[in-house]
Amino acid sequence: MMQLLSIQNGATTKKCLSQGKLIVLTGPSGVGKGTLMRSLLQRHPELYYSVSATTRPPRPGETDGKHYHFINRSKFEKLVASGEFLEWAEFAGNYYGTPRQAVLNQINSGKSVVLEIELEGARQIRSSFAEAFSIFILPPSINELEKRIRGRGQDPEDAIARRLRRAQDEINAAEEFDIQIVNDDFEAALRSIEEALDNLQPCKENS
Ligand SMILES: Nc1ncnc2c1ncn2[C@@H]1O[C@H](COP(=O)(O)OP(=O)(O)OP(=O)(O)O)[C@@H](O)[C@H]1O
Ligand SMILES: Nc1nc2c(ncn2[C@@H]2O[C@H](COP(=O)(O)O)[C@@H](O)[C@H]2O)c(=O)[nH]1
Repeated sequence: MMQLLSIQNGATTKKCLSQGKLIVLTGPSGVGKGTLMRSLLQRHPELYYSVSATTRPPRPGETDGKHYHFINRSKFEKLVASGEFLEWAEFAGNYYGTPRQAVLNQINSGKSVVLEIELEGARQIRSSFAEAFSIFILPPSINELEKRIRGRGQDPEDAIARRLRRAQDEINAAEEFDIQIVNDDFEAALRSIEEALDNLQPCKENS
């Protein structure tokens, strides 16, 4: 059954989050994963954000090493062959992958790691890390999703069409994941993510 988290109150105090967990944020392109993630990281700097590798060209304003490690297809394929990715997938004509060692180092040192990845990669993580916690972000509607992708104004028309074609299949997979959160009201969605993470492990006193 689909579980939608509700907002219990408007608390704005900083919460401690569980440590040493692997957390996956997934959902269709344009639903707001990246925007939610950035706000989550601002409010919880104790979380480690895994910077992915991709063969997609940088968008205006994107920096190598910060938004992505931008690499070419042949380098990506070599890294796949040598097992450097925890998961990887081809999405809308480009490869995307999570660097394995950086993530494992953080988890082993007790830090929680957040991955913001598409459906196939999220499925790979679910099958290889049973203890990972996965959150599927849903749009309020397909029309709103299209509005957001177009409103972002950063993808060419053919890329927008590919992303939208894939969106319904991705949404149909929402219930494979631990919880589902509708990103309609942004603050409400963000608080639902925080509540879910906070419930993974009780905070210690004074933390
Ligand atoms: N709750 C919301 N209401 C309205 N607009 C939103 C909301 N959340 C995010 N947006 C906007 O939607 C657009 C797409 O958001 P974002 O880039 O974070 O999506 P994404 O899921 O990370 O996409 P991708 O998977 O393609 O990287 C952005 O312009 C963002 O500001
Ligand atoms: N499987 C993976 N998917 C990833 C990774 N990093 C990002 N993504 C997802 O790709 C799409 C497209 O991203 P965009 O930046 O081109 O809009 C989006 O759903 C991302 O979440 C990754 O390492 N592995």
